[in-house]
Amino acid sequence: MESSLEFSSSLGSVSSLLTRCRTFKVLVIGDSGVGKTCLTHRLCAGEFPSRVEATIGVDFRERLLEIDGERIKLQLWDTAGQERFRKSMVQHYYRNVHAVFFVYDVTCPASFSGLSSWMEECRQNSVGQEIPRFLVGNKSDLRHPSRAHSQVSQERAMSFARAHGMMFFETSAKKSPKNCTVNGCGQSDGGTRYQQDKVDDIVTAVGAKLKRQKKPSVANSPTYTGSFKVTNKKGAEKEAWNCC
Ligand SMILES: Nc1nc2c(ncn2[C@@H]2O[C@H](COP(=O)(O)OP(=O)(O)OP(=O)(O)O)[C@@H](O)[C@H]2O)c(=O)[nH]1
Repeated sequence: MESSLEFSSSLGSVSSLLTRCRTFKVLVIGDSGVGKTCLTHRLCAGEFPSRVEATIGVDFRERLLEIDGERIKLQLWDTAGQERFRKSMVQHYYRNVHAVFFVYDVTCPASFSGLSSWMEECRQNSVGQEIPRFLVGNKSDLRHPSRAHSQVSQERAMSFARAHGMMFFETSAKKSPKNCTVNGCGQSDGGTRYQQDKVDDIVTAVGAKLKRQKKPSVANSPTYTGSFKVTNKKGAEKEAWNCC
C-alpha cells in the first residue's frame, strides 16, 4: 500500500512536469476610467465586477487557456490610468512584456486621442513593433446612434489599428453582445448594428497569436488567480516557464 502511494505521488510529480505551460505577460494600458479593471476582470473571472476603484500601481489577473492542445497562461497586468498612481513603477510594468492591450472608451474620444501618449510610453520603455499590440474599444454597450458624433467610430479605430499594426476589438466588459459569432454583430438599442467581440473570443484570439510567437516566455506568474498589488518585482517577474 505504502509503495503504491509512493508510486502515485511520483506519478503526480511527473504529470505536473508534463502540464507545464507558457505564461505570457500582457500589459493593459489606457486612460483612467476606460474600464481596464472591469475588462481584465471579465476576461479572467468571466464577470463584471460589482464595485471598482481606481487602480493604484498594478493588479494581476490570470486566464488559463488551452489552444491546440497546449496550455498557456495569460497574465494580465491591469495598470493604473491615473498618472499619480503610476509614477515610479512604470518601467517595471514594461519589463519582459509579451503583448500590450491599448484600451479606450468608445464613448470618450479623448481616451482615443490619449492612445498616442500610451504608444509613446511604450516606445520610451523599449516596447517595439515586434511585441503584439491589441486595440480594445470598451463600453460598446453604451453606443447609441443618436450620439454617434460624440463617440469613437469603428472606422476610425480600425484605421488606427491598421496604421499601427494592431489587432482591433470592440467590446463591452459589462454586457455580452447577443447572438454573436466571432467578429459577429451585436444589436445596439437603436437598431443600428455594430461589430462587437465577445470577451472570450478576444482572449482566444490573443492567446492564439501569442502561442504562435517563436520567442520563449519570460514572465513568471503566481500560482493562484486573483488580483494583488506588486510589492516585489522579483517575485512578479521571475524568468522562465511555469507550471499551470
Ligand atoms: N457601461 C459600461 N461601463 C463600464 C464598462 N467597463 C467599465 N465600466 C465602468 O467604467 C468605470 C471605470 O471602470 P474601471 O475598470 O475602474 O476603469 P480603469 O480603466 O481601470 O480606471 P483606472 O483604474 O483609474 O485606470 C466604472 O464605473 C465601471 O463600472 C463597460 O463595458 N460598460
